[in-house]
Parts: sequence; C-alpha cells; structure tokens
Amino acid sequence: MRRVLVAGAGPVGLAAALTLARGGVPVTVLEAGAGLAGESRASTFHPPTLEMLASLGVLDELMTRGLVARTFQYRDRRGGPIATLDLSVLAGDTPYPFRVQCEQSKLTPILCEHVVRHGGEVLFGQEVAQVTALGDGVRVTAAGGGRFSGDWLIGADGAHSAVRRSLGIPFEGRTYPERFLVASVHEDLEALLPGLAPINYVFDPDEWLVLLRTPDHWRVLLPTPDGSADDEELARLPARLRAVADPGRDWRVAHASLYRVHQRVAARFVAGRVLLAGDAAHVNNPLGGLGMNSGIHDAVLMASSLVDEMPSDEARAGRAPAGEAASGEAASGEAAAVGAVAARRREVALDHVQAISHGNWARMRAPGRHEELRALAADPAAARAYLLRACLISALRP
Ligand SMILES: O=C(O)CCc1cccc(O)c1
Repeated sequence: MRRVLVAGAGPVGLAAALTLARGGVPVTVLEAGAGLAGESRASTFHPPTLEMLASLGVLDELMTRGLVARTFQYRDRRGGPIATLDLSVLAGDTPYPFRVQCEQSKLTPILCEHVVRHGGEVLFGQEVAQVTALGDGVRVTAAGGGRFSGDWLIGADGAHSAVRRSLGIPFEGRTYPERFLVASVHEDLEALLPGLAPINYVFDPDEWLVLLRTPDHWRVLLPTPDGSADDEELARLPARLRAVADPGRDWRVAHASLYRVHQRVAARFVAGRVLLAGDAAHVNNPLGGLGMNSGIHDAVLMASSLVDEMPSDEARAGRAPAGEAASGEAASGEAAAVGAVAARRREVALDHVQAISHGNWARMRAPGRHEELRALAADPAAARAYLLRACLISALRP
C-alpha cells in the first residue's frame, strides 16, 4: 500500500492532492458532494499562495480568471479614504507583489483537472463516515459503505469535518457576536464611491463594512446583529445598501447570504496518520482573506512533507533490508517529520491567522487609528513589515 487519502475536494483538499500527485504519490480524493461546490466565500489570493499555485502549475489559469489587486484601502464610513496600502513594497520579497481577486469556485475545477491529469483520483459522493487507525496507515469508511485505505489521510473536509469529529479532536474557540451578511451585487461601486480600491475596509463604530471586487461582482460585507430572523435581515438589505451609496434605486443584488463566524483551532493537527488542514483544522473571520490562503499553505506544506517522507516502493525495498522491523523504524521517522510540519501549522494558525484576523475585526469599529494608518501607508519600510505579516509571508519564514 502506498497511497494518501484526502477528504474534501475544496481548494485545500485539491491543493494537497495536486502536491502529492505531482510528487509521484498515489492519491485518492473523497468528496461528499456530487460535484465541486459552486458556492464561494473566499475570493482573494495572497502572494505566498500565488507562489504555491505557480509551483503547482495552475497560476496562469487562475490569473486569466481573476483580477490583479495591487492596492487595498482603509476608509472611514463618514470621512472617505484614510490610507491606501500598495503591495508593490513587497517586490523584493515575492515575484507576485499583489493579490488576485477570484472566487475559490473558479480555482477548484482547475486544480481538479490537474490532479486527474497527474494520475490522481477524485471520487464524488463519498462522504467520510468513519476513520480507523491501522498499524501503518488508515482506513476510511464512507457513508455509502465504501472502504478506502491509505498510508495517510488528510482531512480537508471543512469546518464541520467528519474526519476531525471521527477522531474526537476538540475544536475550541469563540463565535462572534454578530452574523456576517455578504451580498454580491451588479453595481459599479467605483462610480458610486469614487476612489475605491479593489479591496476596501470601511471603518465605523456603528456599522463597519467591507467592499471588494471579484471578477463577476462587487461584494459587500455587513455585520448584522444576532437575534433577528434571517428573512427579516435580508428584507432590510436594500435599505442598508442604499445607505452605503444611493444610486436613486435599489441596488441589483445577485445573491446574499447570512452566516455566523467563528475563530476555532483544533487541539491537534495530526493524530497518528491523519492530518487536518484548512477549515477542518482552523476557522477564522474572513477579514483579511486568511482562511483559504492559510488552508492552501497547510495543504501544500503537509503534502510536501508526505512526498519527502514517503519513500517510493523501490526506495522502501532498498531501505529495509532487515524486513519488518527496519520498515517500521522508517515509518515512525516519516511520522515524526510530518508531525513537526503539522505542529508548526498549528502555531501559525494561532499566532498568525487567528491573531491577524481577530485584530482586523477589532480595528473595523475602533476609533482614532487614522493617523497611524496614514503614517503606515506613507512609510515603505513600515508598510512592508506590516504587509509581510498581513499577507502571511512572515508565517512561512523560519
Ligand atoms: O479581506 C478580504 O479580502 C476578504 C473579506 C471578505 C469579507 C466577506 C466576504 C468575503 O468573501 C471576503
């Protein structure tokens, strides 16, 4: 047996699968849905993610579907622009000193096609029901009764991860007091609010918001108090949007959804020969666009460690001339190296992803930061230091 199983065919699971398939490791992706998910919350790709997608051979295809965003803006809801940060200050740090705005649902078909092209298997309608540890591997039982075995399993099956639940790994943290209402609209917001950047964080002590461009829409994120029915809040949406900018009629809303937002981190990202990646391992609020990006980083780094540590069948045969015992030692060495990567990813989730996204949420309503942000934007060295952290470049450096 030499195979890695991946639960979940979202951007995280498929990035892991493509890393494995390109590294010559046989991989099977088990996806509960009948096809790739069409819904798309994440919509921004940070520079280090672009570097990883380039090394996986899929960046050009993503770039043809997305928009390059070289700047983002902090604004005051009443006073307009405060400061525009320019990612060009990262030109010495990354070949991609910009963000790419593109819905995750445009990336997953590209990744899936490349996984299959590199010999990987993607099976739909296979919902993970149970995970069982075997001596040197793992067995997955699907809800329909199918059984799959592998040397390792990567659980990339989202915030409600069946893999994490099956292993009984706690997922503790907090739920934000407000719900997030996200509307995708067919309006030209640059005409309504001149000077907008492609990504705009609009501060206000009473009602902050985010305005961001995707290839197909502008998106508006409005925090929404708890305690009212979803229908009631969706009925209030036209008036709330007209209060942002008034075109003299209601905004054209393509779709809108209301959801709760959590900050949670799994107690462990590795248990035996099972790894957790992306939302299965950690969830955060969407401010700063860190969820999918850090999840892709988990996927590529964990899968790369498996490629490095899982010897080919030929190498394994050469490495273990003394039979079972030697092969067992080799296997425990693999597990230790992979476990160290998983442990580092948990530190990154806590010290970078959770800390930055929560700080972004706190800043949206906090008064009196305008001068500090203007000074930051005007000082290239300070802006670089800030953006290295905000774009998760620092999180990947030793
Ligand atoms: O900060 C970002 O780039 C993403 C913010 C965001 C907010 C709401 C929905 C969403 O898709 C992204």
